[in-house]
This record gives sequence, C-alpha cells and structure tokens, in this order.
Amino acid sequence: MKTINDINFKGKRALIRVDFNVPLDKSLNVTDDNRIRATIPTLTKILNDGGSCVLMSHLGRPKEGPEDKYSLKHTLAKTEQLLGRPVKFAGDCIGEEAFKLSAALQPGEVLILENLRFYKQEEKGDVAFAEKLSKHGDIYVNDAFGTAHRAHASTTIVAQFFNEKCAGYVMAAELDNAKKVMEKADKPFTAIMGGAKISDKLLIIENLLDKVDNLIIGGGMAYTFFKALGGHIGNSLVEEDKLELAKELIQKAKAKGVDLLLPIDSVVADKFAADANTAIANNHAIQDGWMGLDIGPQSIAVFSKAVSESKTILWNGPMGVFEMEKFAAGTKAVAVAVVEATQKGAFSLIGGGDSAAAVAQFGFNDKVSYVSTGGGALLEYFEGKVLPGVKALD
Ligand SMILES: Nc1ncnc2c1ncn2[C@@H]1O[C@H](COP(=O)(O)OP(=O)(O)O)[C@@H](O)[C@H]1O
Ligand SMILES: O=C(OP(=O)(O)O)[C@H](O)COP(=O)(O)O
Repeated sequence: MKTINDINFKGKRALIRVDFNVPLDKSLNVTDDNRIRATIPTLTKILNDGGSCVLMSHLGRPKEGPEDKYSLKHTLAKTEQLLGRPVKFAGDCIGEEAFKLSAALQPGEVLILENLRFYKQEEKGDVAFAEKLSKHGDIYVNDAFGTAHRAHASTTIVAQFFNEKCAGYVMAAELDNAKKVMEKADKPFTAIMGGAKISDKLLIIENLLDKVDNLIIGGGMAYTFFKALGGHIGNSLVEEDKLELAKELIQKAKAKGVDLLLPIDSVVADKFAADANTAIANNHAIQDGWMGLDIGPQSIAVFSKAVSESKTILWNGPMGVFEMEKFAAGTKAVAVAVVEATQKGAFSLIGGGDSAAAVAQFGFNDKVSYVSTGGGALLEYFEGKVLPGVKALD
C-alpha cells in the first residue's frame, strides 16, 4: 500500500478522506480534537510539497439531509488553529459552490467540504455520488482509519476513480501499530478488555485467545462471565444472551493455556450515580439491589502485576465507570500499570473512544506507546477482518 511519502503533491489537489467525526458540546465546540490533531502531519506534508487539500468527512449520524448540529463547519476553527492557517468551507459537498472552490484552490490552501452523510448516497456507497466527489481532487488520500470499517462512497468507492491513491500518516501509523500487536507481539502479551459493549467485543476476545498470554476482563463485561460461572451479580450489567458464549470463551482460554484474569472484587453501588452509596464486594456474591461499577482493590493488585510484567499490552475498554470519581480508581490503577510497563520498554496500544478518553483524563496520552483514533475500526481489525477502506487502497 502506498503512503503519502511515496508521492510528491506539488501542484496537485489532494482529496483527503479524514475522520473528523469528533464530539461537540452544546455550543457546538469540539470537545476532543484528537482526530483533527492526528491529521495535521498529513495536511502539512501535502501543503509543504506545494499541493492543496480538499478534506471530506462525516460527522455524527444525520438521518435526513442537512442538520446544523452535524455541520462540519463546527470543525473549521479547530482545524485552522491546529494547522496555523486559514481554511475554506463549502456548505455542500457536491454543490456548484464546492466545485468552484475546489477548482480555484491554490497551492498551500485547504478546503473542508460539508458533511458527506447529508447525502444518503454516502452510506449506500453510491457510485455516481463517489464519481462526483472524485472531481474535487487529482490524488485520493485516505487518512480516516476510524471509518475504515465502513464501505461507504468516500472510503472505498471513490478510490476507483483515481490513478494515484495512498494512505495518509494516520492510516499508516494505525495499521503499523495494530499489526505490531497482532503479528509481532513480544511476550508476555496481555490484552485488557473492559467497558460496556459486551457483544461487540466477544468476537475479538475469541480471536485474541490465539495470541495472548494473559487476558484481563474487567469493567461492565466481567459480570456476564461471573453469571456464566454461576455467580450472583446483583444488578450489575449483564448480557443474558451471551452467557453461553462467555462459558465457551472460558473453556477455550483454558484449552489454549491463556491466563484469563477476572476481577476478584468490585466496588458496588446502590444506584448508577455519582453520589451512590458504595461498598467492596466479592464478585461471586453481589447482593440484589447493588451493582458492580468498578474493580476492587484485590483485582487492582492482580491486574497491575500482570500488566507490569508484560512486554505487549492491548487495552480496550475501561475497568469501571471512570466518568464518576467514585468508580475511576480501577481504570486509573490499570492505566498507571500500563504507563509503568511502557516505561520499562513494553509496547502499549490503547483503543476505543472511552478508553482513549480515560487515558486523556489521567494525562497519560504521551506516556503510552500509541492511542488509536479508531473505535469500531480497530475492533474489527482485531477480529481479523479486512477493513474495506484499507482494501480500497491496494
Ligand atoms: N461495571 C460497569 N457497569 C456499567 N458500565 C460500565 C462499567 N464499567 C465500565 N462501564 C462503562 O463502559 C463505557 C465504555 O465502554 P465501551 O464503549 O465498551 O468502551 P470503549 O469506547 O473504550 O470501547 C464507559 O462509559 C464506562 O462508564
Ligand atoms: O467514530 C467512529 O466510530 P467509533 O465510534 O467506533 O470510533 C467513526 O467515525 C465511524 O462512525 P460511524 O460508526 O457513525 O460509522
């Protein structure tokens, strides 16, 4: 796969698929600019070559046409600030004005197109829509790793209209780091899985069992495993239809010699709230009316030890409801162990929107090896799937 280092963009317009699907607050300001920040080196390389950039992205999941709260104009100020130069905006990705603006773009100039998902053709992978988009540039660059698991017009179909196409720095770095973990992991390799999206993550767990030495399961997903083992989990999060699968995974881990570490104890709460009453409970005996919202001190000790002895660490999903202070200690302690292992030379990759937010909240972004910009895309990669956005660049 070509990357932008293989191409000189002098006098060329690059049509770049970025993932500017970033969170906005009530005043429509960007609250986490990680995905925009990550793209800056790609834009800078093209601009320094003497090229120009036309950026296209989706934002959110608009249902029926344009909606102000999903407009990419809300990313304009942040992009200008991070890039350190003015950026133009076209209020419709395939409108007459957009084509006028992209055609008139001079070397060193940047244009952002309006949200691609204001057209239903984007998600349908419509060929005519993709062909129209392709008229905005001479070279196609895909830097949207976070959207690489979607086979949409701008991520896959559009590529066929270009002789020259390549991966941007974000895409290349994400794939490099994910590959390092999947194919070249130094041992011991520990995967830490947590969070709330149990069904989304069980397939990955299955795939990881062939690779890892230790599999730590914490966060909301642990209780499905305890229930599967016949434990009493009170009102903790559970996916009843996944109990059998959880049982199978426990058996498979045993058969493959993987050390499956489940939490021993939990911080339990009498309601899902920041001001709940809390206690420490053994995970097999959580009382009705109580729910596990964080891992307890014994679990922290066992998990931290396994992490600190690892040479490769993959972390997806927090250990508890870290957004509430009372339930953040488990995630923080595991994050500290990941940082310490990294300082001792381990390679650590953090994936998933909430895991990345937790690491950022603790101020550890620069203390781990790599924080992925991908959520679903990274998970699908670890399930062993070929990402359509990557395939289209081959
Ligand atoms: N024990 C728990 N009970 C309920 N929710 C939990 C628990 N532990 C973690 N969570 C929640 O899981 C969410 C993150 O899950 P998920 O989306 O799967 O992670 P990621 O985005 O990193 O993949 C967080 O909002 C966190 O509050
Ligand atoms: O944020 C994204 O996915 P993620 O929340 O799984 O990281 C991507 O921009 C893809 O968005 P989508 O899940 O609406 O297709």
